[in-house]
Amino acid sequence: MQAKDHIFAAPIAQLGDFCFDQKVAEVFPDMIKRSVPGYSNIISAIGMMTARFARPGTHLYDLGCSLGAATQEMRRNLTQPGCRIVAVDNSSAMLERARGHLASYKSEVPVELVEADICDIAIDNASVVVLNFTLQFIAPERREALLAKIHQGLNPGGVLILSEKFRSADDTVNELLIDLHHDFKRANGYSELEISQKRTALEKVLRPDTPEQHKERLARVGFAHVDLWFQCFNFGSMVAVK
Ligand SMILES: Nc1ncnc2c1ncn2[C@@H]1O[C@H](C[S@+](CC[C@H]([NH3+])C(=O)[O-])CC(=O)[O-])[C@@H](O)[C@H]1O
Ligand SMILES: O=C(O)C(=O)Cc1ccccc1
Repeated sequence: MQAKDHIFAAPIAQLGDFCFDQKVAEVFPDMIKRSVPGYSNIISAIGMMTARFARPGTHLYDLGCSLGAATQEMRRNLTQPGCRIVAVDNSSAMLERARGHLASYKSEVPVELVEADICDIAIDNASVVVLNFTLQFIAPERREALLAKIHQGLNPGGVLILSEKFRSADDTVNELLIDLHHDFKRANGYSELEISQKRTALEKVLRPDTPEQHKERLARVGFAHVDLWFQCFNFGSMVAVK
């Protein structure tokens, strides 16, 4: 049984910034499925890209792994020998649960769970790096240095899969995509109060860039091949190959 997300269901007098605490970790699979259009398709595609891009004896990184959904899909699709998956998150509540989830599946692939800020860890000998809805929570001024570090740690031909909530450069389209996202949430049973309180809590902590900003920055740090491979409303995923 999966716990249902009611975090923003009742009025909250002092609405603070959204954070990945124990309450969020408990309901996270339900929250992300009902809040992020295309999430399960993106997770499947991360598995497919892992099968294509993983190389023997290399490292695969899941940065901002939450409960390890992408890690598990990478592990399931990894056939190359001598690889290790490094899954990183700075929320101890998330990481604790990720450990439990991953232990419930049988696998030969070693997974190292690291509690750290993804801006502080070393990345080396990488064939696959996943940032699945994590870069959006990093302070905007730290994003380019993080992507440069990822590019440096990837082997030639290695891939970065970058999924994000986007802002559209066109204000009218931006509003339309946000409205459609809210329709998606309503269709998944969220109330107007839940939608508006979460929106306020996310305002300062989730700062979306436009797809153009992402593409330009990925090119600037040195990625040779960059494009959007999926988009649904204001959520999407990019692929960048070194
Ligand atoms: N600086 C940081 N360092 C490490 N972790 C961080 C940092 N900032 C935020 N996080 C972590 O990034 C994750 C973002 S959720 C990722 C979903 C997952 N990838 C999935 O495929 O299910 C996306 C969402 O909730 O929209 C949370 O677990 C944070 O603790
Ligand atoms: O719910 C939203 O509006 C989002 O942007 C997605 C999300 C999903 C889970 C935690 C934080 C944000």
